[in-house]
Amino acid sequence: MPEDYAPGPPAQRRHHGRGPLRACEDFRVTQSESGPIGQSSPTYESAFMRACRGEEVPHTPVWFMRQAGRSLPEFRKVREGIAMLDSCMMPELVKEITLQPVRRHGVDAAVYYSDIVVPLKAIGVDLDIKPGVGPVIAHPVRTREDLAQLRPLEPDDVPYVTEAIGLLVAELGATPLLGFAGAPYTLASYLVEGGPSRTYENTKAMMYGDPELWAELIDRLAVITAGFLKVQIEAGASAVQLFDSWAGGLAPDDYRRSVMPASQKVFAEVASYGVPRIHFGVGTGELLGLLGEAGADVVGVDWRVPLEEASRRVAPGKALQGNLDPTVLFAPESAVRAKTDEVLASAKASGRGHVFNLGHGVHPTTDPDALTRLTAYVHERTQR
Ligand SMILES: Cc1c2[nH]c(c1CCC(=O)O)Cc1[nH]c(c(CCC(=O)O)c1C)Cc1[nH]c(c(CCC(=O)O)c1C)Cc1[nH]c(c(C)c1CCC(=O)O)C2
Repeated sequence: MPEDYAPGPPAQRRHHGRGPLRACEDFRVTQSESGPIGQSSPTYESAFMRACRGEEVPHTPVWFMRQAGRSLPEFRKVREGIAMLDSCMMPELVKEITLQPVRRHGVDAAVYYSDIVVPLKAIGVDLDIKPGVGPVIAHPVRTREDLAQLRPLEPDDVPYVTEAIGLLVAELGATPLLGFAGAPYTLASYLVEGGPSRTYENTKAMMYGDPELWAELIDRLAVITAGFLKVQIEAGASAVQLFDSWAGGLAPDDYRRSVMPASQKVFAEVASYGVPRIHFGVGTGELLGLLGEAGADVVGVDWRVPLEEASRRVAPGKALQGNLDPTVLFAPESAVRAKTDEVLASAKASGRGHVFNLGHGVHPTTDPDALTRLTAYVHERTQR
């Protein structure tokens, strides 16, 4: 392990006593002081934050889901010999990995380097992230007794998160830092299946077959997720994204009845901070309205639904994020530009605030230069 990335000392709770930022308060802190983001900071006025609020922007802001990661040689270098979950607990390393794509691509937001299962690990769930597979749970949750593994998350469970975000915010200047968490349903799918799944058969069997146990499980996950997002916002994250990556496997009625209340609880718990809340899932064309209704300010759209159509499905007043097919980046530059123009035209026709992104995460074999070129192209095409 490189010496300068050794785990740091436990972080002090820096922001003790500072209450949540309310939208109407005149809260004059600058982002470099860290702590919840203030409205007079340059970060608050950045293109990304303005787009999330549906305001005029100097250019369409760009970031990429999974922008930090295996597509970057500098990521592979610093991660050499360090397991994924260990890396998430090393603040200096987290800072470096989070900054890498910002430096390289000139994207408009940094996304905090972590994983959706980090809060579960932090409260003591026995799990690992297996390379090429994903999260694997030692004792899947199938019975009421299994729920005992799932207690609320306290800030002291994740001192490395507070510390890493403090380091990042100090370095990022006006560039916003996006925090994130897995949504209760997506986390439940890993916990109940024991790992990645195509069918979610055990998860859905519990949801349909034992609604009381399911409700208890997903509510506990909402508490954990909200706790994890609060730590990130308190430490200085400017916005948060809730990944309900696998919610697209649900019919709208089932989503509304069995999943949305938990996600609503998460969004409601962080509402008072006034930071933009983004909600994203894959294959959620039929759920886009509900993803907004759950409490999002920005609805993330995958590549299957044009943004103009997505706009008809989402209640007014919310911004949209997306939605270039990540595999387009394997095509020649002329095709990337043509598809990007389509996304930008559709976003413009929607009349909404627009954050440019891919429709899902960067594939690990993507040429990083294609991402750098794409970032510059979106900026150039949308310069006001
Ligand atoms: C479903 C999900 C997970 N993790 C995440 C999601 C939601 C996003 C999505 O829908 O893709 C979220 C996540 N995971 C990671 C990030 C980093 C931040 C960023 O986007 O730049 C983010 C935002 C790091 C990571 N998370 C993981 C890696 C790769 C593993 C490694 O580097 O050893 C990284 C960089 C591991 C992981 N963790 C998970 C999977 C499916 C995998 C991939 C397994 C593999 O292909 O090896 C669970």
